[in-house]
Amino acid sequence: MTSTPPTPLTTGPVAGSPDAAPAPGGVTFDGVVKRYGGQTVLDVARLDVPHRSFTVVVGPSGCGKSTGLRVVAGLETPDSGRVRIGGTDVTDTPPGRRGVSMVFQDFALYPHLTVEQNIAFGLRLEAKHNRRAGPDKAEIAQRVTDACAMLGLAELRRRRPSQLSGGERQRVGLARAIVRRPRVLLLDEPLSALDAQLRQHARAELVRLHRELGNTVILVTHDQLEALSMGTNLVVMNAGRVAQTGVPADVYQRPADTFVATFVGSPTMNLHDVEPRPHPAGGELVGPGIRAVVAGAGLPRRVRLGWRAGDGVLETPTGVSPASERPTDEAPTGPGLTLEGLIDVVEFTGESTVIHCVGPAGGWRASVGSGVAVPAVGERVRLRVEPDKLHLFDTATGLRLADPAGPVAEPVPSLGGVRPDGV
Ligand SMILES: Nc1ncnc2c1ncn2[C@@H]1O[C@H](COP(=O)(O)OP(=O)(O)OP(=O)(O)O)[C@@H](O)[C@H]1O
Repeated sequence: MTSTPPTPLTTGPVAGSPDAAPAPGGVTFDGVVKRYGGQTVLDVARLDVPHRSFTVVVGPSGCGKSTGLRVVAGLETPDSGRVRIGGTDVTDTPPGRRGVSMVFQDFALYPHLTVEQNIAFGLRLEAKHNRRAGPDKAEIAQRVTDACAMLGLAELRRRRPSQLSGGERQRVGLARAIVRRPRVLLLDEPLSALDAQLRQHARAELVRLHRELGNTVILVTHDQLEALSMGTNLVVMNAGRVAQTGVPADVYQRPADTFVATFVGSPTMNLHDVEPRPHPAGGELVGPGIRAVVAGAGLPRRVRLGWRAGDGVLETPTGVSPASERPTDEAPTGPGLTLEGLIDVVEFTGESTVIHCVGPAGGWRASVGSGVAVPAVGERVRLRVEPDKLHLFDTATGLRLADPAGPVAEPVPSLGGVRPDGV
């Protein structure tokens, strides 16, 4: 997040009875362009955030994630294009009338107010400005009590922010946003200030909260685990554009291009430049120290072959010492990928061990699950990846080609109405 307003934002209107279902809160970007001083920072031809989805937005620093949220909140006006919420064009609607709440990275709490005063602040403001339709005193008190109960803040109501832990402050920030019953809740890296343990707890809390509120949540994060585990919908951004949208597992398993393939998932996907050759099974992909047999035919002249660290199966140690390296050309050539390398680094991560290997195919990483003997640094290993775990991309365009286990190589359309050029 690069810009935070001096005061917290909790925008209304959040009318309706306490039990009312949230109004439709699907968000659509239609040709939205935002420029700062001649530089285009957001350029989204089309993006649909489904109503009631938990949509997670990821992308490199500066790619326009926060700007996108601020455009939805009405804190920024696009230079062109339209933004719709629940099918209604809100591009020219002031922030306070969009039914949107936003929680910032630092929660932006008022230090001189107690927890309950912080939570009630937006509602009191609304009541003051809208004496007829705004909430009355009793309703404000009830909503604050409900929000405190929902987020486990009942015991902390009279404390000031300085008397709270990071996790408690985060819950107050959330309570202040949800007390308005927004149809769209925008969260700009709200967990980044928390330590690992609190963060894990907060992730689960947010998912539960979303289930209870039944509204649309859009969360910006840098965290790979949050990107893949929390949302029902994932949006990957790159340089102001949407690179891919879809169910997180689909984006992970079928990245639309090499950018998404290497950005989503940790460790990042291994990629090798290979040349296709004819083969009775379909095609053979050959590069220095690498050979793969795949079913696809009609491949472009140059292909990037990808595989995930967790999809490789170690077949070794090969028993061949580094000094008498057997050329990979002599390795078995069944369907799938065969790769050899020398172990350079062994990284124990708790759940698994990641081995960093070097070889003629360049550097690559593989995860070795618990229960499997981990080879030592300096050992030579051979690895197999099954054809259905391989990813093929056109080197020239970066776009995904048909799945290697499938019959024909054809470009795969991007998901979620996103154009193949990444818009
Ligand atoms: N008010 C502003 N004036 C000028 N440039 C801005 C302004 N706000 C953001 N930018 C620029 O717009 C680009 C996108 O910023 P944005 O905050 O949306 O990125 P982000 O993806 O959220 O980044 P991060 O992950 O680092 O928070 C950046 O290059 C940033 O410097």
